[in-house]
Amino acid sequence: MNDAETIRYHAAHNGRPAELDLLDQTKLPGTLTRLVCTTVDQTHDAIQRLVVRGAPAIGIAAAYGVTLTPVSVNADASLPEAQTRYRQTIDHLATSRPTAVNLFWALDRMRAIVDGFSGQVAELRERLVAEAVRIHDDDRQMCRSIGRHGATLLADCQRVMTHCNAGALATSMWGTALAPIYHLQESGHTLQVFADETRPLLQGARLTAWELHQAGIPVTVCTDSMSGSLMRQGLVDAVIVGADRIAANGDVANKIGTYPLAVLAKHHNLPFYVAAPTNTFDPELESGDLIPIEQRDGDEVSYPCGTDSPRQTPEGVAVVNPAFDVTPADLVTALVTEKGVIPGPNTEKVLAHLRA
Ligand SMILES: CSC[C@@H](O)[C@@H](O)C(=O)COP(=O)(O)O
Repeated sequence: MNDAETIRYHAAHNGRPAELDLLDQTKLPGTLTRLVCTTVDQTHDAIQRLVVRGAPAIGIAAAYGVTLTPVSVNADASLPEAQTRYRQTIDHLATSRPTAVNLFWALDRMRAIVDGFSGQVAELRERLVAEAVRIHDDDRQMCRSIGRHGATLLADCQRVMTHCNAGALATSMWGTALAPIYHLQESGHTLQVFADETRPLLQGARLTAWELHQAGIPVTVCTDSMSGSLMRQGLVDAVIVGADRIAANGDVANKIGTYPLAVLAKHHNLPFYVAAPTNTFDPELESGDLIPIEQRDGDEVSYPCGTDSPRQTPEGVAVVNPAFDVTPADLVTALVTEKGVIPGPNTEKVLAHLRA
């Protein structure tokens, strides 16, 4: 068994409760440790604290979290009561993080099973487990397909830059932005990667650097403020990032710091690619201005090494901590999904791609 697997699930068995077994990403890269959730509240907390993070992984974890709802599965258990409980869990997990639409997409799939079911409660629970497993399995396929399509865009590159972590740790397999890099490695073309450190929680420095290094892909960490200078020196051939939500017009919400990177890429005439599965799109939203942006605790900025370490901003000074920003579609060279590539995204192309 691979200790670094982002998400594992063990179904309830012989009176033993179901377990959602997560790699604790708050502890990386120092410690490889797992957190086992057996309750809905533990799952909610794990998502909120970024034990599990990255848009697809949040959706998968939430889907499994629904199956941890305490319901009686006796033969005479009441189905309407169980359905109410499952719906309460779904509503509760939907409050864990606001931006990644994959969370709501996965919970909607679980809700459809609950709403459309008639039969014994034990069977409903099995159907929910099966649906969560399907969401997890489909994500693996998605990673492979994004890898294949994205590789066509990076085939002539030697050095790429990425931001945050949109790799295996954020999904069930290769990730989204990192999938083309893994795909190319499999075919014998190893790219060099610059990983932006990604302030304030350092997903680039801690997670992307860790997983690429484990995979034998040469990776160099740079602080977010170094990206422009590296581009100016001609050390970067392309930028590729993931997404948390993509509006109908192709505007992209992703980790804070993505937007300035896209502006820098444009200034330096570099392609700026965004890789995400179609379940990261929110065609209901006309533009990125409508995407809800998570505001996190300012302590994440004030205490970069955790609240046990010295404060790095003066007491009494305000701190802002939006977790995501929006990159307008006109800065995106192409979107890559499991279905293919959308060059120069706009509303017409995005909606046609989602319908195809
Ligand atoms: C394939 S993951 C894509 C995005 O979710 C990723 O780039 C990102 O911004 C993650 O943010 P996080 O706050 O770590 O969940």
